Amino acid sequence: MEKKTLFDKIWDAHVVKSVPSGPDVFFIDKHFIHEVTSPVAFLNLEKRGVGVLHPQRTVGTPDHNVPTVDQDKTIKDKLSRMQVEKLRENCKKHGIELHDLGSAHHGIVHVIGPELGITQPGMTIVCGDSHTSTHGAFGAIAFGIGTSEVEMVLATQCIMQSKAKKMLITVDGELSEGVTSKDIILYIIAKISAAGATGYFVEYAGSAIQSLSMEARMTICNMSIEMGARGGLIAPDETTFEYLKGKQYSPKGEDWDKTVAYWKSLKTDEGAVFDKEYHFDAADIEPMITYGTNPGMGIKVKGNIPSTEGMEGSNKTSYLKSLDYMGFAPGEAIQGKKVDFVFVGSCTNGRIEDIRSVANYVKGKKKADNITAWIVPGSREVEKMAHEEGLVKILEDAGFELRQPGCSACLAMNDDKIPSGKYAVSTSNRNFEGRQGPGARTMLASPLTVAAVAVKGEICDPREIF
Ligand SMILES: CC(C)[C@H](C(=O)O)[C@@H](O)C(=O)O
Ligand code: SF4
Repeated sequence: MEKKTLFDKIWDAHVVKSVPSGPDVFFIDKHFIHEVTSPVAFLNLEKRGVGVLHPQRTVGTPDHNVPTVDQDKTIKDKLSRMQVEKLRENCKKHGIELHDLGSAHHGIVHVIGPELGITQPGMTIVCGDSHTSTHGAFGAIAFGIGTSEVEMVLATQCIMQSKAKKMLITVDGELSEGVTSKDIILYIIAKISAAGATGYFVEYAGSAIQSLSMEARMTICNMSIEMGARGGLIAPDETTFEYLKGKQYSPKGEDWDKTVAYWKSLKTDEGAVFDKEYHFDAADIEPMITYGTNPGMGIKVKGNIPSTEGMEGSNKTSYLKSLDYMGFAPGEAIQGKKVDFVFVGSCTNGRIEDIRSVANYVKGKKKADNITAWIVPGSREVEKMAHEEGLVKILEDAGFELRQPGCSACLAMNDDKIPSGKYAVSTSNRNFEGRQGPGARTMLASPLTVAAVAVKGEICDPREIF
């Protein structure tokens, strides 16, 4: 019998029509929508006089443009207000479930999907958003699509897709104290580069991956896109089933048992072939941080910014341009660099375990005077738990400012911006020029590293307690 990878199994189960030498017609189980990439899709449907085929397979939430204060009031910014209002109108008109601002399950689309149990193993999931890869942590084929494809999925529940090549990344061994899943993925991207997985769909495996919680797995799959991959996925296991049990949209009773039996079949067959494989040892991974303007420009917190040795021509020019933007010089240590802002949040690291890890570190301590510290829960559910567990009190006592759920300072589409020239150590996933505001300088790291930086006021190793 043909040996299949997990990706093949889910893919094959969703091909509606295979077109020789063309893309497959591919069925989509779940479709998430947000206010940025859906309005034009709905508008075009309207123009064509076409409706939404399966409204119950689509779920919406406003997240990118929303303010993170006074969410109960009218949104001040006109464009943001219009986008959110359009999302509301479109969902209402087509009978699509919307988790609106202020409602119990409002939040970043990639945080609320798993939280509600909408995201499940074996599914195909799309959203007009590149970080849809997050949902792959459940053993699903999940990927971002463009606005014209959003329109296609709304109208037909299908999409035209060519099958990606398959990559296996194995991380074996035990992670050292203070090393988190964010460090694993920053390490992998630094090793294979921000373009290293272009054209591939990645499966993550190995004992270090299996030992991670669902939330930590989501952080890894979330950033698959930052190495160019179409998406990333992890085979479901007991950790996955345990996470999903009892969630609002998870199967119940007899259905649960039947479904789990199916989910257990969702793994790569022994001997299945990948187009490319990488193996890493967990023992080599240390707390990581980025120093440049793409997520592949990462080093150990204890390391030095690479020198220009061996670089030539345009590579060297663009490297120096990137360092110039960051205000760094080749070869220097990153530890000890002064920081102005810390941001804990986003669909990469805005979940409850992330907030717990920061609160645990800063408990009884104070943030440094030079730091503005923002903590932005990924959802209302996370916010609620953070209050109930006393984490908000700990964080506020340490000088952190709690804001309401949304994408916030992950990208400069709302009011939460890092001022030009300022340094932010951020738990988000992108450090492109201007990502957190025009001229803002972003360094990506784990929530634990961010906590240590907040206390020390400069880049430091979270394994030391300040
Ligand atoms: C605005 C949206 C389309 C975008 C994405 O696709 O990822 C955003 O979420 C991001 O993280 O840059
Ligand atoms: S939190 Fe950031 S990465 Fe995630 S969807 Fe929002 S803008 Fe994109």
